[in-house]
Amino acid sequence: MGSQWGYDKAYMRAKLEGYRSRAAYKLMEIQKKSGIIRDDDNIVDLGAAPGSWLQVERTLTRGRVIGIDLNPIATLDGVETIVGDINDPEVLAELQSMVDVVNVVVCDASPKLSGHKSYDQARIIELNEQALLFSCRILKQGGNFAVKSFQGTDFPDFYQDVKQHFHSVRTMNTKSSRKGSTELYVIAKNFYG
Ligand SMILES: C[S@@+](CC[C@H](N)C(=O)[O-])C[C@H]1O[C@@H](n2cnc3c(N)ncnc32)[C@H](O)[C@@H]1O
Repeated sequence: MGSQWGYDKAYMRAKLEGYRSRAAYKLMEIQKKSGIIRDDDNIVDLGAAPGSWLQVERTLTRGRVIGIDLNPIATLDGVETIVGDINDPEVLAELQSMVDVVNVVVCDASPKLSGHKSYDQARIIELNEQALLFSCRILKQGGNFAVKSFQGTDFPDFYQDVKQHFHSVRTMNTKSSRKGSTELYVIAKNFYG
């Protein structure tokens, strides 16, 4: 988490500015550096609770903003939500019944961590692969995908998998990530379809 002070500062800033979590600043940074969201895009956010990314997304586009999470997301103006697992075919079907065109998928989902490093790393990459599969099923050709991941033994294989589906793929660290964390974001643009 870096210095306790650094964590508290971001936490306090989020509280003061009305964001549901400090994660909001990560998406702002991703958007500033990579411009994955255009102002008329429809966005699907995987692992969206409590909803700070949804708050940021709502300011970035006039399009639809739809969040999916295992946990309910408290109401946000202009945001639609689905409670469920991204691996559940019914969740995919519900989403497809709600929206025809999806331009951007973002995923900040994290599994519950056990504290066993290699097990947790494998679970995270598994969730990343599930998010990639979900995205490939709903994204419009030319669409963009951003997903949180972690450096580790399985990461290079996941990165190669993303490259098979998008013209341009790179990784990005955010300043808002906790110091010493292996967290990174994979930014994938221009879905082959
Ligand atoms: C770090 S939080 C996301 C924070 C969010 N980006 C925000 O700004 O408020 C990670 C979320 O991933 C969700 N999650 C983990 N596995 C999931 C799955 N298989 N399907 C849906 N959501 C999942 C968790 O329930 C949790 O709410």
